[in-house]
Amino acid sequence: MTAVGNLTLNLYKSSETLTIPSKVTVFPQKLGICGVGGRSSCFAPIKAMEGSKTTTHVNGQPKQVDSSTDADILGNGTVQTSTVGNSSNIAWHSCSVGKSERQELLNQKGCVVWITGLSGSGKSTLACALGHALHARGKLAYILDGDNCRHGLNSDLSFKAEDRAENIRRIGEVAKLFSDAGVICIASLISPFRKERDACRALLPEGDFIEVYMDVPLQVCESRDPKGLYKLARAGKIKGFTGIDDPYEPPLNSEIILHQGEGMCDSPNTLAEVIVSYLERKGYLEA
Ligand SMILES: Nc1ncnc2c1ncn2[C@@H]1O[C@H](COP(=O)(O)OS(=O)(=O)O)[C@@H](OP(=O)(O)O)[C@H]1O
Ligand SMILES: Nc1ncnc2c1ncn2[C@@H]1O[C@H](COP(=O)(O)OP(=O)(O)O)[C@@H](O)[C@H]1O
Repeated sequence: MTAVGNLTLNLYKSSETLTIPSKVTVFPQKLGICGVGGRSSCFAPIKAMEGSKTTTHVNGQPKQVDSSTDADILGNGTVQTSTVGNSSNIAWHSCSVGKSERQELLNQKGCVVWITGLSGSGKSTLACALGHALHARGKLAYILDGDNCRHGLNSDLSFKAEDRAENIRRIGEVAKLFSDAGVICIASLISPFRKERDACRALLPEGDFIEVYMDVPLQVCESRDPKGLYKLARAGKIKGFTGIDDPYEPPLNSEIILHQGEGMCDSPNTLAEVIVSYLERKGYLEA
């Protein structure tokens, strides 16, 4: 908010007011004031301005700073803004309730289970089985399915390479938000490109991106063909179909590889339990 003339802020849950001189850019959260006019539900204590250690963000990454010397806050009380991609003059707003508080509430740790593989390899079926298994254990999970996201968030994207890359990037960013919310996010999409998958991994803290590779031969996927898309692709009626005339780059270092072949298919529930065991072993099913 940019103040023109004197600006009076009502302190949340307080009758006190704070008057700010004109022509400064003010971010109430930086002053420990959220909910100007009492409308916001977030409240960061005012002591953040009294020289205590607090957490701020630089390009989205948490950083511990001494509030009194926070480099983001300029001498005249204005806040340093930055440019990220094409977004200029932006600043990160922090809140006193953070990821660890949410994780405590949920008694779990946020992470992303990223299921990649050919169409028909069983990604969506596994995602549902895993979601069900976690739900049964009282754990909060949410599925981001490629097909489903293309019904809304990504409905502007086609299947050409640059649009697939953007599809992966967006789902990676949304998955990061779910993980920050403390949720176990299950992303199931073909995600054929190694570079884009690795970029999504890089968005998260070490260990929080769990790549699951559905290692199912093309012949098996094609024999399943539940939507008849392989048939259409073979007939030349769908161009650029993954595995037929479009590439799929198998992962090189997946946390979990699920091999299936002709006559050797574990049930979706058995596969889901492999992932649940991994999450349990790595401590994600407790805060
Ligand atoms: N050309 C082409 N190639 C591959 N898949 C196609 C294509 N056209 C439509 N479909 C259907 O779209 C689903 C894949 O969407 P994704 O978002 O997972 O794909 S990607 O990650 O962007 O490559 C995929 O769903 P799944 O079978 O669940 O993988 C298909 O139903
Ligand atoms: N573990 C499995 N064993 C045998 N068939 C499976 C298994 N998982 C999924 N399927 C079947 O394979 C087909 C494709 O599954 P789906 O989950 O839609 O794959 P994807 O999301 O990768 O396209 C469906 O007909 C589904 O019933």
